[in-house]
Amino acid sequence: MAKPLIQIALDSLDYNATIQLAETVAPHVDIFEIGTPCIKHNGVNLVKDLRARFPDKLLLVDLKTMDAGEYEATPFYAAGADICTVLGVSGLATCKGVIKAANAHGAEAQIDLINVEDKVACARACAEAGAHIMGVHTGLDAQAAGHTPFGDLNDIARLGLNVRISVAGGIKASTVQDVVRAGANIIVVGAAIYGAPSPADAAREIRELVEAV
Ligand SMILES: O=C(CO)[C@H](O)[C@H](O)COP(=O)(O)O
Repeated sequence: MAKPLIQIALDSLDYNATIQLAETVAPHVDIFEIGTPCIKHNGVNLVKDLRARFPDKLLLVDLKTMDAGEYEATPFYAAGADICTVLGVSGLATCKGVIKAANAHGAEAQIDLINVEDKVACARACAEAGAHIMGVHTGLDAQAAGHTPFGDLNDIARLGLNVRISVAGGIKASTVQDVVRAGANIIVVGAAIYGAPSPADAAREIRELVEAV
């Protein structure tokens, strides 16, 4: 199996701080995620800017689309996004819209299973509809209430769907190897990198741990 990709969640609201963090961790990550608060605050021009500065990185725009999937996602793919996210709770029609927009741009759609009641049924239906990536995700508010994504990751991985699996939700150095072993293809790390005293060192450590599995 190919080594999992490492995705840094760029979750600052500040435009320049976002670019600076991207530059700092670039040697150690594969995917830049423009986090939901960040894309809402800064808009599509940030996608164009990161695309121009980092032509060799994958760019994920964490739209967490809830309605009007094709219409909302299309300008972000056109601006250079490789992956956009759509909420599984939005329903199949909206997910299909983002999948359609992704396919029209030779890009990928990721279903975010955050707060989905029946994650297995949603993952199965979205995979059947052509989703490229399934996002197992414990959000920041749920993390604060003590939740983790590990049980959900096992449930989704054991389905053996024809999709890649992304995992997010408080992943850090002490848990990253477990999520690799559990079958994650994309490891999302936010606070454990951007909140570290040295984000570059933290990102390097995550890379080394992933490579060592
Ligand atoms: O999408 C998000 C919140 O909705 C975060 O970007 C994601 O959870 C990764 O950040 P962290 O590693 O800090 O949990």
